[in-house]
Amino acid sequence: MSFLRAGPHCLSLARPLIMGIVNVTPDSFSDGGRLDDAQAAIRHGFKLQEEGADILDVGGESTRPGAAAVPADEEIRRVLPVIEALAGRGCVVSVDTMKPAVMRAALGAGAVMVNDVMALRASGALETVAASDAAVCLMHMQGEPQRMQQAPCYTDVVEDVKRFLQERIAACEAAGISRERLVIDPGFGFGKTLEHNLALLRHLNRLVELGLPVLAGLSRKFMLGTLTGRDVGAREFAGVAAHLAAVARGARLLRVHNVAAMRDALVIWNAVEEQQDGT
Ligand SMILES: Nc1nc2ncc(COP(=O)(O)OP(=O)(O)O)nc2c(=O)[nH]1
Repeated sequence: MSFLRAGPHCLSLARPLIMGIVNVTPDSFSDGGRLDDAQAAIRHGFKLQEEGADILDVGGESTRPGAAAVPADEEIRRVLPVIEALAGRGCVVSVDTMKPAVMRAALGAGAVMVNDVMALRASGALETVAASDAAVCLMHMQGEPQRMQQAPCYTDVVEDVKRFLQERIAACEAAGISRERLVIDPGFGFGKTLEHNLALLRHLNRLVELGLPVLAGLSRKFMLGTLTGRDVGAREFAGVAAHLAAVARGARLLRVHNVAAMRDALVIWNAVEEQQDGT
């Protein structure tokens, strides 16, 4: 798939796309409370856009392990003014939510993509996206945020995640959501041990074989801290390296907090890759 259709946008996938994270939450694992009012979040979104983000992913509920669930109306209160302001100025906006009610409100406010860590498994989620022209990211998660890290277990983590994503892709197609609107994501850190995460990264190409754009979200995650010994605020270099490892294995969307660093890394990566192709 060489492009992603997201509402009126047709995003080329000839080069990896950067998804900039705009968490409007008090408790996100790495930047919770930093953007605790709409104006700060809007300013941050425009800053990421200027730094090179292709998509801005606005979330109102933390999905970190053990996170408290947020009621739909509170999640909508957090994200809607931010989505309206960013989309209103032409930004390509994604909403990071599991709830159909939040999806509907966000799409009505100008979001053109749904980023769902539950892969549209909530009742009404498939229908909500099918009734729109939005793109959707289908992410794998074993369990749910409150308990997903207690005892992750798989027969073969790569094959198990691949099979899950195949099932969700089929469900989307059956609901009338075309493949050109679909993105898939192994869900690093969502019900996975360090070894599970490393296996998924090493063999990301086996998910790419499904023929859809793969999103990698490794930014500031616990696995980077475990490998480097760095605290959550000092994982930027590790995050760039991990995302380039994902790009080398076929990832085409990178969900990051530090857009400027990722953008510069991709400028070098693209210069080398394109030279290799002789283009
Ligand atoms: N598709 C996708 N969406 C995601 N949403 C949230 C997080 C967690 O990161 P963050 O948003 O920074 O933290 P929190 O969930 O605590 O707000 N990771 C992913 C991911 O890996 N893939």
